[in-house]
Amino acid sequence: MALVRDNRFLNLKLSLPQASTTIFPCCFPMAATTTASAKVTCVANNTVSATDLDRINVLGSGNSGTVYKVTHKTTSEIYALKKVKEDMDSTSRCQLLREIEILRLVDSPYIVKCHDIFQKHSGEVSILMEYMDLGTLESLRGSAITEDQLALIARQVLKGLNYLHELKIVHRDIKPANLLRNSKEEVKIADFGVSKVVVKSLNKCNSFAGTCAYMSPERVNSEADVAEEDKANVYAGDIWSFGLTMLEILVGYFPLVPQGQKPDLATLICAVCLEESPKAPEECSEEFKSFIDCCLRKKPSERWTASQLLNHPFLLRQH
Ligand SMILES: Nc1ncnc2c1ncn2[C@@H]1O[C@H](COP(=O)(O)OP(=O)(O)OP(=O)(O)O)[C@@H](O)[C@H]1O
Repeated sequence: MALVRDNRFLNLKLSLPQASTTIFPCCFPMAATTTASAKVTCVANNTVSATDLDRINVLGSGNSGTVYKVTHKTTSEIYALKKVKEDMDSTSRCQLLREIEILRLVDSPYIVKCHDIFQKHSGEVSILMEYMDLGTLESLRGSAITEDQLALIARQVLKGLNYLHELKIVHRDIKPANLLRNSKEEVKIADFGVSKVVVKSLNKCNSFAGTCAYMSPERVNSEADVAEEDKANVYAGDIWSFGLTMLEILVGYFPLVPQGQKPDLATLICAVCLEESPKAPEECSEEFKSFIDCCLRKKPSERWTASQLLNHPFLLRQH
């Protein structure tokens, strides 16, 4: 069984950094295809520079850095600015480069838009993103959400996943904390720190990166005797994580361990690899039960794809 090398359960808090000083031209230009829509235009068609932004407050911290709510001094437009930690080890630096590579590739209404990337002389990197005013889907856990409301969310996340998978990108860290929403009822996928563009070595995508709790059986136990067709189906890992996320939001607790219990690693590994997949509660609609079943099939090749799920009766029913 794969060894646990992951530390993403840690929630490192960083102290407020000093105000930024010199900024030199960005070393991470956005892709030509995305530039037109992704660059922030303000006065006289200039793009936003880091010195044009005022910090309002901290929105949250993750392993890779701290995210601030910022406002543009002239236009008063609000953005989220992720200031990446400076003292990164080589793994985190690698993740940052990968995240930037992916941000340059993507442009979809279902993915949090990256407007620009700044780098200072010191090497400090900041990512300017679209601001999602209602934060992550974590806040919906236990909020007595209805199936119809969940279907609206599920459809948008699946459209985002379908877009990524068509571009041969696996997200590898789908969970409530990486899905953001705003008051326009939009839900978007964020945080591409452990995502990967699939090139040739498909089964390498099953490496132990991401948040263990939401990992699919084939990723948790990557050394199991898995059929070639299942190894090649790297996108199915995102669908497992998506299914768990949807179920968690509806029932209000993490579905792989009994309600109220904190998931420790051993319990999680047993639950994912040895026990039956979690199911939607009996009182849910048949459509939702079937939807969850299609996402949480143990064999990756039997799990539905994002495009198939978009045509599942749970998402097609009249509201
Ligand atoms: N675009 C955004 N708009 C609004 N809030 C955001 C945005 N991006 C991030 N946040 C908030 O900042 C918090 C931290 O974001 P970040 O991406 O650093 O966290 P994370 O997902 O825990 O990261 P990591 O996976 O690198 O540990 C999020 O949990 C969210 O509350």
